[in-house]
Amino acid sequence: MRTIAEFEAAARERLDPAHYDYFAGGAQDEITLRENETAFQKLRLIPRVLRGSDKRDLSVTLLGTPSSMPILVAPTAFHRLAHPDGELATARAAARAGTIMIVSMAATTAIEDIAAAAREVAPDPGLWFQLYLQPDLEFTEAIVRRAEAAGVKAFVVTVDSPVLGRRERDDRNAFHDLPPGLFVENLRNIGENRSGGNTSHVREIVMSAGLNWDHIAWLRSKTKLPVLIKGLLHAEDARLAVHHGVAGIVVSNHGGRQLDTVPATIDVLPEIAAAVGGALPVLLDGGIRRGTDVVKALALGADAVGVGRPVVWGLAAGGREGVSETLEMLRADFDQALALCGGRHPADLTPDQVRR
Ligand SMILES: Cc1cc2nc3c(=O)[nH]c(=O)nc-3n(C[C@H](O)[C@H](O)[C@H](O)COP(=O)(O)O)c2cc1C
Ligand SMILES: O=C(O)C(=O)c1ccccc1
Repeated sequence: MRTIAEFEAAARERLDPAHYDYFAGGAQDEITLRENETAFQKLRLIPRVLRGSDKRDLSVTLLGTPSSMPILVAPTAFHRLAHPDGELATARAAARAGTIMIVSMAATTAIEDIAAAAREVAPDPGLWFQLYLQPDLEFTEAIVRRAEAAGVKAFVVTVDSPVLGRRERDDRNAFHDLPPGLFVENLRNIGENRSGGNTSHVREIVMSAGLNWDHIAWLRSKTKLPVLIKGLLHAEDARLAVHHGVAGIVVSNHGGRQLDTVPATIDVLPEIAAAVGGALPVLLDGGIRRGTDVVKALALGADAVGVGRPVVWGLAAGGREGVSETLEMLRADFDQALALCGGRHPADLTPDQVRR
């Protein structure tokens, strides 16, 4: 396999069409979904010359978690729909690559098992945990405790989902439940008391439109781990994130799956990076498919990027090996683009190297 697009084609051949649609699809007319990729394609790079190095160092440290490259595994749900080994395969591949995996709260494998699998490969894997804060805070706290006990190093609160986006492909395919035997394992044991343990429904996770900054303060009071916010697009919200003591932000439109017609993340990154002014790490996800996309995001102010669908395609196409290949392909592609831009380290890239 040579490109992410080839991995996607291989994944598509293997997957149940309804499951492929779930992974690939976006909200409504999928305008944002497409724009995430085309916005990168519209940007032009201006390389610097005569200041490179034979050896690049791609490593970064994000909120205390070292990563061998500034390319992270974004949280995506239901990996066992993509491959029987599911999140275990993804976690082993991420640990082998030495990069951070943000485990989805909607994983089909328990966080304890994911952490154990990662530890088979690396002694101190970089696992972060994504949370949808549930209106029942006691219930949310129980999940936080489980994730902490499993050894995660940060929490990433997704804030772009006050309600779930309308994915018309899922409606068309009537994809609303996980197949028999698959469960949202991180809600299972705790959820039994609450809802009879039926955690195979795709919408079992409660999206809470009532969330506000006080809930973020509440979470910060409940954990010593860094708390990031994922899914903001407005510069004022980035300023508020700094004001409210959030540890980091992820500029994200949920891969075009929530509100359709929001801009591509790369197009709002400059104003958000300016609003934050280096006060905290800025991550970005959405549409990263090439090393040049990573270069553009870092040049415009991101400290690292996340990849969602590419990891799912690798997983569906080849399990753990497929995810490893995907991550190594992105690493090599980024390393080459960085070298061609005259950089030795991710931090060498600057906004003047990107042009519309
Ligand atoms: C199939 C799928 C499931 C996702 N599940 C979650 C999730 O459970 N939690 C979350 O915060 N984001 C979720 N996301 C959004 C991703 O974290 C990320 O923002 C997005 O995939 C980035 O875009 P990309 O797929 O173009 O890389 C999901 C995305 C996809 C494609
Ligand atoms: O599909 C998604 O994008 C997603 O974030 C999600 C939300 C709730 C349950 C499962 C997945």
